[in-house]
Amino acid sequence: MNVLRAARFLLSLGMRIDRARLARAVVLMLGGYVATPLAALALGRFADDALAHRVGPTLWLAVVTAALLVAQLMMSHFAHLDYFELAETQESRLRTELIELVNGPPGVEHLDSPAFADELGLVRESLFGGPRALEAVLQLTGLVLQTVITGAILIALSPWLALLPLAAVPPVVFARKAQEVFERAREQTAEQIRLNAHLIELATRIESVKELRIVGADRELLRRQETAWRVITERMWRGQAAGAALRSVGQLIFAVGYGGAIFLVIRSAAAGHATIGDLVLVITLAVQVSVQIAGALQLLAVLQSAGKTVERIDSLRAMAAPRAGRRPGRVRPPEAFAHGIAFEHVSFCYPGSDTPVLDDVCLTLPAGRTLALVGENGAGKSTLVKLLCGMYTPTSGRILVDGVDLADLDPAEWRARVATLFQDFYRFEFTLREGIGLGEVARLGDDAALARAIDLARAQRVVEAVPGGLAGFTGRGYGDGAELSGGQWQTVGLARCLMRDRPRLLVLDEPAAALDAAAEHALFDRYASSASAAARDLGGITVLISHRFSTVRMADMITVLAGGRLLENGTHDALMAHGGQYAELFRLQARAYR
Ligand SMILES: Nc1ncnc2c1ncn2[C@@H]1O[C@H](COP(=O)(O)OP(=O)(O)OP(=O)(O)O)[C@@H](O)[C@H]1O
Repeated sequence: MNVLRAARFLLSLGMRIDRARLARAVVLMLGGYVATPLAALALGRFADDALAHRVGPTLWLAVVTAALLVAQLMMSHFAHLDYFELAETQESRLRTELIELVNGPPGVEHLDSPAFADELGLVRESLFGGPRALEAVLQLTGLVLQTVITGAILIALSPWLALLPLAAVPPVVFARKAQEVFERAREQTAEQIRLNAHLIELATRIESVKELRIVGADRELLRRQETAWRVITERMWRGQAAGAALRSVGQLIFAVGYGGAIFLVIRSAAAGHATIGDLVLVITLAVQVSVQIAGALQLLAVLQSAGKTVERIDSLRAMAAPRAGRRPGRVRPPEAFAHGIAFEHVSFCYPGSDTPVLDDVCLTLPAGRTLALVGENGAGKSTLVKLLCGMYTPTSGRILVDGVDLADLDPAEWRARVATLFQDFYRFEFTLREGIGLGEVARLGDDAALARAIDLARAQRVVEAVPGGLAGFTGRGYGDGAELSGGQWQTVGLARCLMRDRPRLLVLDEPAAALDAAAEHALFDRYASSASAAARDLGGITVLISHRFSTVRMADMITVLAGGRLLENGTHDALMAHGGQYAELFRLQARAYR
């Protein structure tokens, strides 16, 4: 059951964080709740003693009642001081766990799954809502204890009155059903909520707004956003309406029980079996029970949704967990390549798809060499390098690193030896120093390393263009950040990638697409001379993807991919002599530049 699941989860997490603080919060909170029915009991006796003119006991009971009422009001405030901080720590722990869940697996396959994205979105949106969930656990525990004491007092008065707390059961049951209906509606709309958020982002970000306005798609986008929003509102409204109807039925049953209890005691008092104090006691307790029920219903809703979040975190854990037989490897990758990397009949389909993006690829990347990958758009070039970097595992076949399966290598160790500039690199809106230095966190403050990377990537002009130079902010995330051009962002990305000193594998996926052909050529010329030392000493391999054949021909080996299959492979001269697709495309491009 979700409520119990949430309570168990939050209490055990609270115990792990600060056992003493949690214990103090529980004692204070329960003390406040127990005081409530005891105050009603004292009030009933007080009424009887006052009517019987027993001055001493009346005064004494007045003091006790007042003390209990003060305890009822004050103790929860003191408890709050303890659990508030605890709950904040809990939330921050869970956020950390969420980040670890997303980043824990060696690859990124799990992030490609729409189910993972939906669950992640829902968890991020509802991560326990601050200290509310732990507060709800403590309050509900207090309410349960309060109800037991209230029930015992009522039974002592008349066994029939035991039915009063029982009348509280239907509202609880119906409220649970109502919450389930609501959660189902939320799950059904998760995809539309994601779409809606994406469309709103598109309609409000400068990068997309420009393009959408030029092509006149802004109206269409708005229409789609409205449709998504309508679907969300309709489904959520239906969920809310069904929930409200179920809750009303539960409340109605309780109202009947409440009226019946008061009628019972009034009749008993009229017959002389009950005192006025008993009547005061029952009316006070009955009012308390109705407050308890209303409180319990709200708390149950909070806890049910917290429980659902716990369930979702579990399901994210399961989705991110390594598949059977696919535990992250532990073998330490070689410091220097002796032979190189070999693709052995590698095929790959993206998660959730049966279409092979790479199909039976056999390819050798000899140590110390540069390999250029060419092929039409969608041929599978970027996918191949993502597999090389360990972001995805082949669906079948193996990638061998000096004879050891890449899947058996320690993923973190492997990543530490790889430097990559992906085609879809990220624009980190930090200071320029951080945006570049992030490529090798350990050397973030190393000015010499930074200067070398900037020099290799020919990024000096970008540094000069940013107000404040390396200390200046880039991007619009900061009010005073400098917005860079597409080419400047790419240069920053390249410098970041080149921060890694002597990587064993350097992957450059169209790193200079925003530069003109001559600038790209000059860049690789300079890079090749600096990379040759690493290639010689460590057998370092460079994989380069480019559509420019003037750059591609500089590589030691060229591989042509077509529709995910290896079409041609060899040196520039060999491929030209072969007269296949490479030769044809090379001549075509050379003619265009003549
Ligand atoms: N995350 C993904 N999920 C599903 N399919 C994907 C994903 N990324 C790429 N694909 C598909 O894989 C195929 C190969 O894409 P890839 O990016 O590897 O091609 P490419 O050769 O690098 O193309 P380009 O020259 O345009 O960069 C494409 O059909 C693409 O739609």
